[in-house]
Amino acid sequence: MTINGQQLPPREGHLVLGATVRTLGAWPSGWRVPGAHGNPADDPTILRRTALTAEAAGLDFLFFGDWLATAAEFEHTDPYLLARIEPFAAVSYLAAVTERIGLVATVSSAHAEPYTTARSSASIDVLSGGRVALCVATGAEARSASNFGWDTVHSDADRFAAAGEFIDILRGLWDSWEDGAFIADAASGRLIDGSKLHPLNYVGAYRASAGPLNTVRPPQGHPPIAVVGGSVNARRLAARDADLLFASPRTFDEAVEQYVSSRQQVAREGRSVRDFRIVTPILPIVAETREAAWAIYDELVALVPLPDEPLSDVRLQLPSNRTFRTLASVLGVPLTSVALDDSVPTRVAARFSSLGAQLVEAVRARSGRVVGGERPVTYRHLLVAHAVTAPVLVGSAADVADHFETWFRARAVDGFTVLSAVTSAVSSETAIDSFEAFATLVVPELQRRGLFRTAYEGSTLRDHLALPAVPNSHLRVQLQTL
Ligand SMILES: Cc1cc2nc3c(=O)[nH]c(=O)nc-3n(C[C@H](O)[C@H](O)[C@H](O)COP(=O)(O)O)c2cc1C
Repeated sequence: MTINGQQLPPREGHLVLGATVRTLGAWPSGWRVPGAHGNPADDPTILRRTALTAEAAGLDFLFFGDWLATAAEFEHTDPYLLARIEPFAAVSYLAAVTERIGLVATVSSAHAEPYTTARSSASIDVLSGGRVALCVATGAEARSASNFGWDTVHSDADRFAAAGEFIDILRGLWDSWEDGAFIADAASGRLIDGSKLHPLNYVGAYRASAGPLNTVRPPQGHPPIAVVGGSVNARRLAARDADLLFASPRTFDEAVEQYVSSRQQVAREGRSVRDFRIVTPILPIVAETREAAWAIYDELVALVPLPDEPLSDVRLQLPSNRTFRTLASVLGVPLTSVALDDSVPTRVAARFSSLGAQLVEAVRARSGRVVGGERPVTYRHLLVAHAVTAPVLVGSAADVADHFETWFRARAVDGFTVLSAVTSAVSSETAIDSFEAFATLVVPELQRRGLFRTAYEGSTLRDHLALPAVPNSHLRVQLQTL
């Protein structure tokens, strides 16, 4: 395997693979595919089925993102945000349904209380046998803020500083109970060794908690913590405090740059880079053959509602980035006398802006269509490529595995969280289910290449991610003073 003519060295370990769960599908109109899931009231069955599929494939974790608000306008952009099961409820439910897979719940460090979060995550870690993780989102959205009585969104600096304190408190509270604190000595009547229960007495600028926590130490010691985002602040917080960074670089080069600089930052914090993973989202559309995958992509493109003629009024209150006017300005050419399904003529494409040329390339990569070719590029394809910004990857199992292998071996990422375009309904065959296709086609190909496990070796999420155990800080203090 080569990149820019250079042979990629093999890499130790295996890919981190998670599934980002969006029950209504991660493609904005995935729910319109015949037989697709379209009613969140049926989510319990869908969650259960997806979790069992992911576990049978040996995935590291299921990832539940969160957004603390809703609005009708998400209908055409992010339908999965409209109404969804809350992440801690989802992972508690799935802890009882599954046995090995990790369960990652997103929490807002702006709006959640660290004591409650430490307690519920420790409880789910106990209930699941060490399989929970937290994804800390710093929350920067006016609508979410107003749901918590805030009249303003706090500054970036404040939110990230508060997130650091939030994580400090989680880690401190999780260490409240030393192992062996519950002695249950019936003869003496001593249930606990009180010297092994520690208060926290944390007072920060934003957050405070006295502790101790009224939950035993989680089986993982500290459940893994992920931080989301690609900004300097997010990377700094991740390097200081997190086990995982969930970031979404736009290009391969950006991913490599981010991988190198984030790991340097981890080392500057005095931590081992071996204890840190960088994972990025991907939306694979995979089928038995590349051509069949292109056909699925074409179907998904056709289902994205768009204004059906140039300059027409926006009937469905579609997002502003879906109009012909927007497309014309992105492409840098006037589009007054063309229809959505017209092919783009070669002479017009030659005048496209660099952004327009990037869209043409995105359409080629996703659908095999080329300007002036037998399967031509249409304005509809360009507009959808512009409007739907998900990191889409279309192809056969080998194509998708090539992408994963290249990014992994080139040290652009440690792994991926897989978004699924279409979820099949409770009552329908799973043949149209994007995650099912990924699990049955791509996972075996990754296993064949030695890039992914064929069976779980450990039982906790830390085991799956090859993250070391975290000794109790009180024990560390005692050892240092010996
Ligand atoms: C992979 C990924 C997943 C994310 N998931 C969530 C989420 O579930 N909830 C949320 O509020 N924000 C989520 N975000 C958004 C981040 O919290 C952040 O607001 C956004 O990335 C912009 O910040 P940045 O400039 O640091 O990247 C996610 C971001 C990324 C890259």
